[in-house]
Amino acid sequence: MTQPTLIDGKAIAATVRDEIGRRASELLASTGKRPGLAVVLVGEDPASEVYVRSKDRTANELGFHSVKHTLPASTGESHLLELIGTLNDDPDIHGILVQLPLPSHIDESKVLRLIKPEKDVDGFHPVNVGLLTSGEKDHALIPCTPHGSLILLKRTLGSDLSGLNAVVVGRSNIVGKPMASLLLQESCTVTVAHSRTKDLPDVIRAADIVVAAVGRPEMIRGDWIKRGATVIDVGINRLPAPEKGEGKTRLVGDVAFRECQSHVGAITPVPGGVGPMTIVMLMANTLTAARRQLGFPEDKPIF
Ligand SMILES: Nc1nc2c(c(=O)[nH]1)N[C@@H](CN(C=O)c1ccc(C(=O)N[C@@H](CCC(=O)O)C(=O)O)cc1)CN2
Repeated sequence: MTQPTLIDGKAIAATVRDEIGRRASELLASTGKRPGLAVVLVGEDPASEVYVRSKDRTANELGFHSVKHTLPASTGESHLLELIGTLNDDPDIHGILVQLPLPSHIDESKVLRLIKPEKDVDGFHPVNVGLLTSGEKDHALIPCTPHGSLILLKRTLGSDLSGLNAVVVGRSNIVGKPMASLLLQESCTVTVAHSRTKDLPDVIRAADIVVAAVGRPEMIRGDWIKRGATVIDVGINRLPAPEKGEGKTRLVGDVAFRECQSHVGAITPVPGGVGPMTIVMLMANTLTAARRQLGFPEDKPIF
């Protein structure tokens, strides 16, 4: 039995991060400016707190100017919109990220639409969505998780993905839809599958590339995936793990990892696969946004 290639997201993220650090130093030397990132967290969701801390820490480690706004869950929508307005006008802030999900009394799309497109380092503003889907991704800011997933695919399969059958399972605005757009622009034949898809196992069996982003623990079984396929598991699901001790949990993806090991070509682990790329691509977007706002756009996208 040959073992599949384990796609090491941590190691690949570290190489991307080194490149960002080098380019941020160049920017500082030529403009005297650091990329500036503002991360906004509303509420006390423990997972969101971890992600926001990690974003702030990574930005600081790269020498960025990083500001964290932590607001209580009771924050009114108008207060949040006011804060976005202030950050939009702050010349030292080049990137704004509002951690999702927001509390249910706040209209998420209203908040995301208020962020200036050039500061929208999550790539969720309709202007950036439009640029990506209309084939102008070099002028867009691209959502971090799908962009990171594409880098993992290219580092694994090489830069030419054309003609490959890709199945994206999940149609969220954060992952599924932008991932499908990116793969289409790589000339893959793309299918977006979702909860209403008929014969899902057979649809997935046709894929050379499977991107799983459904948010359901181990829903995609090993025998749904064809021999030699490449699997990108975006799912991060926390399950109880009493075997580790009382109250302990373990993380699993959307794919039954162990069932894949006998026959897939390559697969991302959870944790340590896509997750680390999400954080580092946020830093890449912040650097890109800063360069554009400071009048130093790259000739071609950094990543
Ligand atoms: N505004 C946004 N909100 C959310 C996004 C996003 O891209 N923008 N994505 C997710 C959460 N997320 C980043 O915000 C994120 C998720 C997971 C990881 C990560 O590194 N995961 C680790 C495991 C960490 C753990 O132990 O929990 C891994 O997979 O190795 C980073 C970022 C929803 N919200």
